[in-house]
Amino acid sequence: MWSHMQPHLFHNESSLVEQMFLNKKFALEHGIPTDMGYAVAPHHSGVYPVHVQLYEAWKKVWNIKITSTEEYPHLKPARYRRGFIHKNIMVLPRQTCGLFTHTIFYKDYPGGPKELDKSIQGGELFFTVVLNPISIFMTHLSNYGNDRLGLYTFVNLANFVQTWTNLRLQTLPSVQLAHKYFELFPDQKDPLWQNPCDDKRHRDIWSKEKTCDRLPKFLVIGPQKTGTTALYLFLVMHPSILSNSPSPKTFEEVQFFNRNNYHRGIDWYMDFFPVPSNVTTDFLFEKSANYFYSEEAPKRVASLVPKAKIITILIDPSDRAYSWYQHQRSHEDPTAPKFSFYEVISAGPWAPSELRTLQKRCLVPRWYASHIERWLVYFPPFQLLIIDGQ
Ligand SMILES: Nc1ncnc2c1ncn2[C@@H]1O[C@H](COP(=O)(O)OS(=O)(=O)O)[C@@H](OP(=O)(O)O)[C@H]1O
Repeated sequence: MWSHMQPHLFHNESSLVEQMFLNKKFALEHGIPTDMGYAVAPHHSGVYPVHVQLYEAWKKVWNIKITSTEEYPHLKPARYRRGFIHKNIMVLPRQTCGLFTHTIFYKDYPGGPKELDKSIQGGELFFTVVLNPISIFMTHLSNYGNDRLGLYTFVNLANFVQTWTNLRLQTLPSVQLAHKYFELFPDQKDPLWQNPCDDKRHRDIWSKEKTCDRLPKFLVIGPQKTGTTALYLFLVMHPSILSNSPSPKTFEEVQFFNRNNYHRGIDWYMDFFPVPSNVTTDFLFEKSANYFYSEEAPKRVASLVPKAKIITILIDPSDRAYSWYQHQRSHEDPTAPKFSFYEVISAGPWAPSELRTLQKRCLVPRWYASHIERWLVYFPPFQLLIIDGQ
């Protein structure tokens, strides 16, 4: 976007697209390159916290593949920043170079020019480069245009690094850089969503038309076949307890934290919940019975709703396994009717793969202790309620 127009102020995707088309038209008319595949948003607006409208508009108008931000996650020191991929746009972590538009003249640098030199010569900027295998910086145009602080800073930084370390500095164009980045850090591809209202900087660039109130205060995590539907039905009888609207795809459950739905982002998730009429006294909740044994769910839940209470129901694991087997038979699982319950639970490593898969799905959730331990890595015990469903 040009003119510091902030994407999160556009709720309507088509008006954002319209505006971007005008920008592009201007660029084309003035011979400004439009095929770089890289863009930054003013004040990080829309990049993180993710404003999905920006991602869609960027793809439609500019064919953007790469962007960067200092906001994900909003952590200091800067070297803990991470990248992520959303809607096929690669978001790279950007470092802080200490140059801002108001530092137009060298002599006017906040705290005096010595501060800038200190940062370059063994200070924060130097350490950023030394401690990050890949560093991405952005200076503001007016710095280059008026006082050349950007040029001064980076020429001196490169000289200092080369004089005092044996690091080999390399640069790459943005698209190649992004591919290199996620090749080096594949575990960063998956984002971890946070509540945009928990951080002032994030709240400032979160659309006023969106709210953070449509997030659950507690979750019923399963496991399957322990009476979670009964608990759900009892809970929704309470006038202050509200659940999500049903998902047409996954037997009414949203199944956000355990599966690929997570990559649809938090707007998608929050759309399942009503806006509570009283944020303090109303309790939104969600029941997805597969969260219990999901590898990813505890970390993801803790990141988005760290204060949520987690409810699990446990029954005798063998009763649960048998109930699950019957459930699969009655829900048209193509494999379950072919094998008896005994065959499912006693299948050995040589058994057909479809039977082994069924066995795994039947038996893995019963490792109650291991799954609960995983939740306890991310939640203190007082946030976890274990109900005896027997
Ligand atoms: N009130 C109450 N208390 C305890 N148990 C109950 C209750 N109501 C239902 N059930 C039994 O719970 C089993 C279904 O569990 P879920 O609802 O968790 O299944 S699911 O995962 O949502 O499909 C299912 O067990 P089985 O009948 O053995 O299959 C239900 O009979």
